[in-house]
Amino acid sequence: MSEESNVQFSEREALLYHSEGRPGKIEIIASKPMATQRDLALAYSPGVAVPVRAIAEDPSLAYDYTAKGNLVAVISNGTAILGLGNLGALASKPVMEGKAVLFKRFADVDAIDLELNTEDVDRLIDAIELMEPSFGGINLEDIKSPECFIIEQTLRERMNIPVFHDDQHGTAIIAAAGLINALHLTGRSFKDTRIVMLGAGAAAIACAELIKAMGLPHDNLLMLDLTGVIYQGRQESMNQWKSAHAVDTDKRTLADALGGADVFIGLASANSLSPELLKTMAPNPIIFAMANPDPEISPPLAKAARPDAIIATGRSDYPNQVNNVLGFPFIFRGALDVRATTINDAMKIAAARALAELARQQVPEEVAAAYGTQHSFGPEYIIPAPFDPRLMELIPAAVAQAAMDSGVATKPIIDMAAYRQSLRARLNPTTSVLSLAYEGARANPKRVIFAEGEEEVVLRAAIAFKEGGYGIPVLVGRESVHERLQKLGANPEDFELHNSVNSPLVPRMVEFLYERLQRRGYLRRDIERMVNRDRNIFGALLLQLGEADAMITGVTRTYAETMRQIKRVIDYAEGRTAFGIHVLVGQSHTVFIADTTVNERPNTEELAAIAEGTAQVARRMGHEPRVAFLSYSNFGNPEGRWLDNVRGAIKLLDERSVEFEYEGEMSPDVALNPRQMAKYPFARLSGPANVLIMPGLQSANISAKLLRELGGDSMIGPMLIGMEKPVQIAPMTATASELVTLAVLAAGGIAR
Ligand SMILES: NC(=O)C1=CN([C@@H]2O[C@H](COP(=O)(O)OP(=O)(O)OC[C@H]3O[C@@H](n4cnc5c(N)ncnc54)[C@H](OP(=O)(O)O)[C@@H]3O)[C@@H](O)[C@H]2O)C=CC1
Ligand SMILES: CC(=O)C(=O)O
Ligand SMILES: [Mg+2]
Repeated sequence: MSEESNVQFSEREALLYHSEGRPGKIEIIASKPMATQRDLALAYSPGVAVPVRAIAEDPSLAYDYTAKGNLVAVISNGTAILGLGNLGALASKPVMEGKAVLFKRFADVDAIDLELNTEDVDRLIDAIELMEPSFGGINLEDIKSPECFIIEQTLRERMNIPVFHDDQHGTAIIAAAGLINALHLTGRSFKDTRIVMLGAGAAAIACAELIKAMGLPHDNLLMLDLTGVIYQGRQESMNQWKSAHAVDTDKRTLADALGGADVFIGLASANSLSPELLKTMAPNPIIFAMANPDPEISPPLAKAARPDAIIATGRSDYPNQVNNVLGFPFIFRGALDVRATTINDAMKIAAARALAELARQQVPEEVAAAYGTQHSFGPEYIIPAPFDPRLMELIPAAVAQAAMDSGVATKPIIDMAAYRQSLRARLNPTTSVLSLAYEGARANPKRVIFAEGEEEVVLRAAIAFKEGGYGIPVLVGRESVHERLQKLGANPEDFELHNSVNSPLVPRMVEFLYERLQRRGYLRRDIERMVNRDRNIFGALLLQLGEADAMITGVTRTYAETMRQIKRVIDYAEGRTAFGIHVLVGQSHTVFIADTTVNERPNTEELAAIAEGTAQVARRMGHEPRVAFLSYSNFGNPEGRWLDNVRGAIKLLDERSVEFEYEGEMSPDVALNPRQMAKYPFARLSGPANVLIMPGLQSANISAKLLRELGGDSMIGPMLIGMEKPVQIAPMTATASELVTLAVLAAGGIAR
């Protein structure tokens, strides 16, 4: 929300995000079938008695028969919520729900938030200790110092599952990783670096300890709190944890401390560092302003004062996000997978080193492509971004290995290579690619036409698109759009509006379209009417005239009607068949279904082209395509009249020697269920299909819409592929966020 950040959103939008649909950010989903009487008898009484007795006899079986082994409690009493201070347990719930969903999103760890309404250390400790049977681990969050030190230490001693105060150790691990790389880039070593740490709370004390454990001499770190420098002999506002970092010095203020210092680490509060002070730091200073949500100093101010600095913050909207989100999901993943009894220093240091190492590696092509710019190790990239898919494979593996080596793993991993493979499979690459596509859009914002500017859902999408920094919305609509934008809390002046009634572009548009359609029997008068009245034609003409990079429409007219209008202005790309893809996205799988929107009964050539085009999109979205041509029949059984096209398409792909797996014709159960597929051992797919080519529009469109309405997974699309210009037709039921996703995919060139 800060002015200089490249992600803008209003307070209203933040509240809407949290309240829309089901309030809050989490829900619980059953992982077993619950449909029949028999299911219920197994899930609950009487069937449930069997695992109860088994666990009573052997407690370790709780990991086999309950969710314990993958379940973490995110616990707070709200006494230090981010950098916002002590706002109480209830107010901390949005942050704790947020941490819970990050656990799931980044590392497939199930997590539940628990806000406990007490500042009494003993009551808090007792309450948490009693929860040991329920969870595989405890993540303490936003509990203020010095109480947090006693709470964590006592719980670590009393509990036999990992207890980890994220603000202490999560933060320390990430800061250490960033610092390793920043020191390396500026030719320093821990031994000869002078660090000033603003803040002497949970995060700061833990960071100081870890950095010293990595080689920083005690006297090289000056720590400050609200009272000033923590020096030996200071009496005011001290405690044993601060005392441990007291230094023999006559420096008393931040200004005294910063003179000639190499590194500033802020773990204090917003705007607590003025740019003037930075000017006295050593050449090539390192500035980690880590307070959330607003840093000790904003990066643009810091950069203006010290252009030679390496700058990091806790936020995702500037380069170098040094935030514990890079740690806790992956650290717990590794700890849970070896059933570690604790998270010890060896595991923390292993995580820090693995993170630092990852930032130095070449960024993989799909990550770089989605970023829009080449990210390579340097002052603007000292630490990987949280959605880098490699984190999930590398950090848990490093943590698990360190747990095994240091003797705290109760279930060691035998085959590390297989473990790493299983980590990869836990996350759906689509989710990473989408996150990266959003990042890419922010790095390289494009102009996108929203043709139906009078619709509220479209305006909300356009506002989100703009405020998210994903690009510049170009709105098509009448005067009333101004008023509607205002009603939604946006400033109309910030938006570009094209109204066909007064657009100076109309004569050029008419010229273009008349030239195109005159030999299809249209009179100039017909064309003028179309341009003036029809927003899809007008929008498509804006695209043709180069006024924008992509176009989104679809919520006011049926798909077929919208397509008919667009085709008057925009052709299929040369030599291509246009078609539609619906993408079904689950936690760990993605399925691409085509052609769901354009060709009623695709012929041999069209089917082959649809398969090739869909395979390309699947690759762009991070998946190695395995294409199945679907039918009611398996390899000719039963015989039927409609199978020839499919057979012909497969033959064409054979002739073209395409570089992806394809097979057919086959029924969906054979394509998707490995046991069914095993009955056809000659089939050439190396695993369940992830690209389903349908024999005709009827079956394709019906299947996609059935899945959207009845299936539990989310659906992207339809994406329109193969047009001469990037134009997307959303379903009439699209939500604002679905429209934004389509806009991002269109502008970023994934949907083409
Ligand atoms: N980027 C990241 O990943 C993380 C960032 N943080 C951020 O670190 C900050 C502290 O969090 P946490 O350690 O949990 O909180 P605590 O309440 O435990 O500690 C806060 C510390 O900051 C000091 N402090 C506050 N304001 C100032 C100031 N203006 N000048 C000097 N010292 C100040 C306090 O001083 P005193 O002792 O005198 O009261 C106290 O020592 C928050 O802003 C939080 O968002 C925390 C965790 C992770
Ligand atoms: C990131 C975090 O945990 C905090 O700011 O408190
Ligand atoms: Mg925190």
